[in-house]
Amino acid sequence: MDRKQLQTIRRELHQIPELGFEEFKTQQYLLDEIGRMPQEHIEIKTWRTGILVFVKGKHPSKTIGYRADIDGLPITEKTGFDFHSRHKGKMHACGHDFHMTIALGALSRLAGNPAQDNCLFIFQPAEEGPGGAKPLLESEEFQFWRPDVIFALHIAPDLPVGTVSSRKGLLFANTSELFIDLKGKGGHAAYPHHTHDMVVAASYFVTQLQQIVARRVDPLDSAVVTIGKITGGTVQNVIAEHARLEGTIRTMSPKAMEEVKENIERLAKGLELGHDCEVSIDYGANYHQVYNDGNHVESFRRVVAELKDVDFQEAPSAMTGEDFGYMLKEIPGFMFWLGVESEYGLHHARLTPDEQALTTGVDTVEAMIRGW
Ligand SMILES: CC(=O)N[C@@H](CCC[C@H](N)C(=O)O)C(=O)O
Repeated sequence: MDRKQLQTIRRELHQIPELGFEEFKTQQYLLDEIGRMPQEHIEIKTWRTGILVFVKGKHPSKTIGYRADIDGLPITEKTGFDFHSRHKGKMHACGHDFHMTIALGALSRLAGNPAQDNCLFIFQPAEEGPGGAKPLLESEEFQFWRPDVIFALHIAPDLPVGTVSSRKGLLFANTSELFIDLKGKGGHAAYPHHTHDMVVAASYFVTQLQQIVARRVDPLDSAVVTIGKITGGTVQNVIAEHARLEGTIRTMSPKAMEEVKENIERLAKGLELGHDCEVSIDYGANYHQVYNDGNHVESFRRVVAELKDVDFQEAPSAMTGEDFGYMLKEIPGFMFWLGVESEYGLHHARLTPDEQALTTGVDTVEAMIRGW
């Protein structure tokens, strides 16, 4: 696939973002593209809305897994592109259109000319939620070609095109979604003393949550508690009997995750007493940290050093989450950032990654599979 073909695929995928486990059009699009590649060395299986493609190596001593996530986000696009999302309220705002295109580009090269080792291309659904990596790992289909080593990339808007970046050890945080429902007694806006106002309770709770990071987490460790959405109430002159907070917790260690959750629960008990309400907490999807194997990151550095237009940069750990962490927990390997230089960051409605990075991605993934 040349630069132009990669660009076309990326733009077509960009127009059809779908949420986790609803990637039906995306799956069909990918299957059509894979169907146009040389078929002699490949075998294909589907798993829910995902796809596994096995490429038989010339003289295999191992199977190398490469994973690309395929879902979009519930964000309304504001890029102004003529190839903008055709799915209202949904957008590839985390670069999964890039991830899929790069995987297709590398797969097409390997399908035509296999590496020494076997490789398994994993098109994985539901990374943004509720999490596809864990159930895929446990699936019968995955056991069939279970890789010995595995890797993946994520686009990095803050790095220039031509740069890849990674580190030994912790790359991405432990994450947990956070959904908090508050139920109290609503009533007339003019008679607050007859009610237990859940808008007031929710507002108070949001500020209390911030103190967990400031005062309960070891300053030498790190955590984030973000509330991204608040809903509650019905109309301006009625005191709300229900409010809901939706957010995410990020920590650098599984231990800190447990501590943050214990503190949220303790504060929730205080809120129940103080505001005469019921608080229920649901942690939704939890992702294990992305922990890179030091030896495999070394191999990656060695492979990248041989590539003419690609530079390696040491990465700091980040509070981003990735369910690829579950794959790395069971199979040694690593994840890396791919520079795509965008003024707006991940999860932004104006994310505009530079398409020149598609070729860098394909070259890097192919070289790693051939050189591992
Ligand atoms: C790379 C990236 O942006 N990943 C997402 C993963 C979301 C996990 C889950 N839905 C949560 O919000 O905790 C991220 O937000 O870091």
